[in-house]
Amino acid sequence: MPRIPAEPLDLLLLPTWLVPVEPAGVVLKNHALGIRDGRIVLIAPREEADQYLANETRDLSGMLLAPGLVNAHGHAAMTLFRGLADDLPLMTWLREHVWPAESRWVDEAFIKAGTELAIAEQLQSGITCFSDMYFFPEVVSQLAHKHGIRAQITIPVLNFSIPGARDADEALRKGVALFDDLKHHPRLSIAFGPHAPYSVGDDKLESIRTLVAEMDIGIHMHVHETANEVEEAMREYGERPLARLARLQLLGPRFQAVHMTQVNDDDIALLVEHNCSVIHCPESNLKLASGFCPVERLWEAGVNVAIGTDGAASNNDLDLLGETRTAALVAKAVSGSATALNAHRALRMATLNGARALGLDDHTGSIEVGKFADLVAFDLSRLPQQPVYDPVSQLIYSCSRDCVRHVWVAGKHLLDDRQLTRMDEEQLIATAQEWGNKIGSKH
Ligand SMILES: CSC[C@H]1O[C@@H](n2cnc3c(O)ncnc32)[C@H](O)[C@@H]1O
Ligand SMILES: [Zn+2]
Repeated sequence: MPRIPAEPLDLLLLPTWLVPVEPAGVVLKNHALGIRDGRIVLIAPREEADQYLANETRDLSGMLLAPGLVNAHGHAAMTLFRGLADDLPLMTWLREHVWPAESRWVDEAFIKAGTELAIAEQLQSGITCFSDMYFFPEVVSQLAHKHGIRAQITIPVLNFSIPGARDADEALRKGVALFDDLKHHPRLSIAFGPHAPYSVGDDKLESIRTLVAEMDIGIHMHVHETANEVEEAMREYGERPLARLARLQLLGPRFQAVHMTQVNDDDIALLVEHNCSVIHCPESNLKLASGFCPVERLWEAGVNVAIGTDGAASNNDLDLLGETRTAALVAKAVSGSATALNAHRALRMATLNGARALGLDDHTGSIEVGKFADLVAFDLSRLPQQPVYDPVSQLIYSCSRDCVRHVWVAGKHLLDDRQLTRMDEEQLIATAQEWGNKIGSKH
């Protein structure tokens, strides 16, 4: 029996279906959810809701209320490179197109315009928390703070100079200062973002290991993205990249291995031994023909697998619901089993597993009393979603991000009936078009 709050609720939500994700597989019909001070304080059958005073009540009839989606890997400002270089394999795309474009265009103004576009697109897609691996993390953190979304912001580290840092040492120094500034922030967290095993040397990885031991934060890294990466590492180091990271003592429960399309039994044993998370980006892997992450084998081994869109230049959208559907479909094809990654597990991957990968599962990722009210309401009342037998199946297999009607982050209503409440959509479009014209005319 829920405790009746003494003070009025800030907000009472009345959805047709409430899918908490934890406990797994549960769908609550005609329940009410109460929010106070940004947190979930009540989940109870609708008929009990009359007992609660609320400053505001929202009828969400025909809607499914779920935890906000967690986009566990992306490069937010790359929205401005969307469609710039398509239909290429990873290393051609990166070395011949993306890295030259980044050195030509990326500055603080680019990061501001691209990241705001990404935050808006992600809110419209039901994403309440994103992980960013890109340049000028101090600018990204100011924007995530301003616009009310939750984020893990990673400190970019590469062997060479990058926009915003002359070398890796400067990037790390700035990263430590940003961590100090944000360590008590309720929505923002910092992790290290060494780009990939092939682009970061042992000396820099050792510096990161030393810092992580003091700071207790995550490490977020592209790992085993392609077969070529593993083959080259075998030639250069005589070991697979994940084994090298284990030897350098980088692996642990806060290690987030992005991609992992090349996985053998030894890799799985390392991921299990160190309790690492894997972040699966199926659409980027399909588009760059990088390979397939064997999510079913990882799940059977007990590895936490989350989902990310990757950047808009290799996807080409920040649609985590679409990504989750792709993940569910590809898992069936790769494992040869139609029972692989069912709809409930797919939703868990896109929410609670993402929060766990980012070390945020005490705060977000499921609808539980005490967690932040990071929520999304999907509209299942329209024609393409009829009839509804299993609302979670409908969400994963027949909804698109057009079904997203409302988004709350820490109880703040950031998307109200499909409208951004704190961002000017027309201005965002105009700014993106200006950048597109400038970049396109020189490309
Ligand atoms: C450390 S800043 C991020 C760096 O990563 C590049 N990038 C974007 N997508 C991918 C990918 O799928 N694999 C490898 N690198 C990627 C991005 O352009 C930045 O340079
Ligand atoms: Zn990436």
